[in-house]
Amino acid sequence: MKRGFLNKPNALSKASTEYSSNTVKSQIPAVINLADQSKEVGGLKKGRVDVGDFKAQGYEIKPNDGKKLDYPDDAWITSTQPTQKLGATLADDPDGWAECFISGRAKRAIVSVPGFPEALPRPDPSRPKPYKIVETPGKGMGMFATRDIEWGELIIAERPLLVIPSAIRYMGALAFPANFTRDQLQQAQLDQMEKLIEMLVNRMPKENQEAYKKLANCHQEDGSGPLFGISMTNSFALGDYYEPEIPGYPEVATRYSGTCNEISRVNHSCRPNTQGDWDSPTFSFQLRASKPIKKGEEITLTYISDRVVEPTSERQRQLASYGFTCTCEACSNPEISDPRSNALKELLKPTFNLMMMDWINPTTGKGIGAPATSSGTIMPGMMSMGMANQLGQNTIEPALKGLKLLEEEGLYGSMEYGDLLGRVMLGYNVIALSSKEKRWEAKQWNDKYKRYKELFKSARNAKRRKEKECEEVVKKNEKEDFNKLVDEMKKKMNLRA
Ligand SMILES: C[S@@+](CC[C@H](N)C(=O)[O-])C[C@H]1O[C@@H](n2cnc3c(N)ncnc32)[C@H](O)[C@@H]1O
Repeated sequence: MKRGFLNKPNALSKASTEYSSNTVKSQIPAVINLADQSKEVGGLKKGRVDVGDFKAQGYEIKPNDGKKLDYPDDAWITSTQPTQKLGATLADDPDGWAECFISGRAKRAIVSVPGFPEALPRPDPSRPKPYKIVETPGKGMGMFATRDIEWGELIIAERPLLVIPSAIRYMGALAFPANFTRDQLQQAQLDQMEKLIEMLVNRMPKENQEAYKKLANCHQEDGSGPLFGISMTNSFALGDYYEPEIPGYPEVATRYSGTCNEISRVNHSCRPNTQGDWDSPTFSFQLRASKPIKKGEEITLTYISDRVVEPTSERQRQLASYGFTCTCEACSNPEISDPRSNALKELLKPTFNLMMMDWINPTTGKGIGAPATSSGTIMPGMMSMGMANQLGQNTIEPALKGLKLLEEEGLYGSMEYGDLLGRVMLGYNVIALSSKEKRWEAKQWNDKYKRYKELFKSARNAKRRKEKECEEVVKKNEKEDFNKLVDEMKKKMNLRA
């Protein structure tokens, strides 16, 4: 923890008037990663910590120039996205907008997305609205289907009310009393965060202010103020606009989080019936049905999308900070679900066969290269069709087992489902190269994969772009490594490199 900055008694008051004029430069990272820590197992410390005379500073509300973009990358600014004229009402833009606290870098990233700000996609107007938000016994409010909803159907697209960084990075520019303990420092940061959100909420139209304040708050006993508590309870990570990692602080989150009016009412299930993601051109979260949903059924999301295949105890640990115990089908039947989760974790590991498949030339089916094997090294072009076939079979079999388990668990919209579908598709594609009879099967799996990807069609964001870039880098590195390997082998064999 860097504490040198704590010795600057005037920094807080100076900085606090500058936030709204867009000029705060944050050179020192957040001391405590509050927003993320709140989600960690155990969460924030219980109860308010005494901080003596310390008082969080208020922020002046000043109108910003919505068109201004030439901020330093790490200046922290308040910004309405998409930009609205001063005093705009919801009638001016029925799609709504978010009050954001973002870096100069993030503002440029938001507005530079091609098409931004696209209008929100509207669910089919010829059909009745597919959901309502009502009280759910034991869960507070929840979202329910008002009619049957088809697989892949868009249920709702919604711009957030509030967007803030998932970790409190800007607070490095503030000063807190130098003699504060870690707990006091955390409390002071919570108080300061509350003030910041208060300023953002005050900028919202009345209807949005009311909607925000009515949202659930499961952080009523950990010293966080009511507005920040609401953000921690209800926010989802925006799959875009990442801040760079801070050297020396790899644990500080680089994402932004958004709190919505309606999507934030969707309760969690470890076996959800929707897939939600962020869409940058429309600046909205979008929720699609990942299973057919019957009229009257509760519409659910997972709050732990990267953990759905963990065993029950681990999932419950991850959910602890939300203050409820999940009673979904998997959590209610761990004796059935956990063995499936354990088997799935094994089947999802990257396999040697899969790695080898990546080296197969998709048009010839021959190896374009391969990593060293225990029995030697395969040279380019040396992989026979028979061998490619075998690799295909070896990949398909475990992936099909995994898919069956995921289907038994009802995890059709999960990332894991896409991963295994992709493996089966790849396996069949390779086999189809040498077997005409298998082409039909390969096509079926290609279609299934395409259909799965449809679920993510609203996810036009940097996360997806990054995934693609990563795949390309991995492929390039693999090729470079392979070329080096071939050079070495040629040298050893006294051939010209
Ligand atoms: C994002 S809010 C969801 C909407 C909330 N139920 C409401 O009344 O607005 C998250 C909070 O909802 C409740 N919740 C969500 N999923 C739940 C579940 N499966 N069982 C019980 N409570 C749940 C918890 O209190 C959690 O902190």
